Amino acid sequence: MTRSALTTPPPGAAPPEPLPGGPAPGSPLGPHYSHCFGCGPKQPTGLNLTASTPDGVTVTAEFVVGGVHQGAPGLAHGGVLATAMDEVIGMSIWLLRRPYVTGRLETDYLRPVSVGTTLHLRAWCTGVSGRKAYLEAEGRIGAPDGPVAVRAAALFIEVGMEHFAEHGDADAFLAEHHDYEVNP
Ligand SMILES: CCCCCCCC/C=C\CCCCCCCC(=O)SCCNC(=O)CCNC(=O)[C@H](O)C(C)(C)COP(=O)(O)OP(=O)(O)OC[C@H]1O[C@@H](n2cnc3c(N)ncnc32)[C@H](O)[C@@H]1OP(=O)(O)O
Repeated sequence: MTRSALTTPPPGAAPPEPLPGGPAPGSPLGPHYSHCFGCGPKQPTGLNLTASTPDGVTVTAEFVVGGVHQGAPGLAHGGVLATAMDEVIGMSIWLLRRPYVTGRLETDYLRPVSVGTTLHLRAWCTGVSGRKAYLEAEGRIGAPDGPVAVRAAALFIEVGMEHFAEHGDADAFLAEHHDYEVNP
């Protein structure tokens, strides 16, 4: 991954251990919002990712690339693949147990991804420093150990829950409010 200094954890920023009360290894990680373009089950034109954590510190998900995700004929759009990276990384909020938003997302495209491919996604945190969480992700073709098609590195910034109520749809927020101090 050719990550920049902005997405590289500073010295001393250790990756998190599984947090007490966090999702147990093997647990599914629910959507953070039902209409989310990445993970919302009520978003028919979205990616409909369903995620889980094998170990309490890593997120895994599968993304089936469909016709609605094309850029070039028969090939996934790069922006859609970046969305998949953003989403699988964003699912780490369940493991960090705090609300974060994407500050910076860097993506490497290594192989074209055909429509019909199942991309096996994986994300992990490389360090937390104050409000900043440094995360990486990859998407592999066809199998968890298949060829890597996409890699990403990201800087996520912790925000207060008021970020979503102030800048987004406060009613929708209240209807689906998540308390990050409890299990998802
Ligand atoms: C409606 C119902 C909802 C129900 C559920 C609610 C709970 C949901 C919970 C969780 C959802 C998770 C969703 C996952 C989905 C995938 C993730 C996304 O796509 S998120 C959307 C895209 N991202 C944004 O829209 C951010 C827009 N940007 C901002 O709002 C601000 O810029 C923000 C919050 C990121 C930072 O603003 P500041 O004013 O709070 O803080 P400052 O001082 O600017 O930054 C803090 C530190 O971070 C660095 N920083 C910030 N942005 C950076 C950047 N782009 N590159 C490098 N450094 C950056 C700064 O240099 C600063 O560093 P120094 O403390 O000085 O060392």
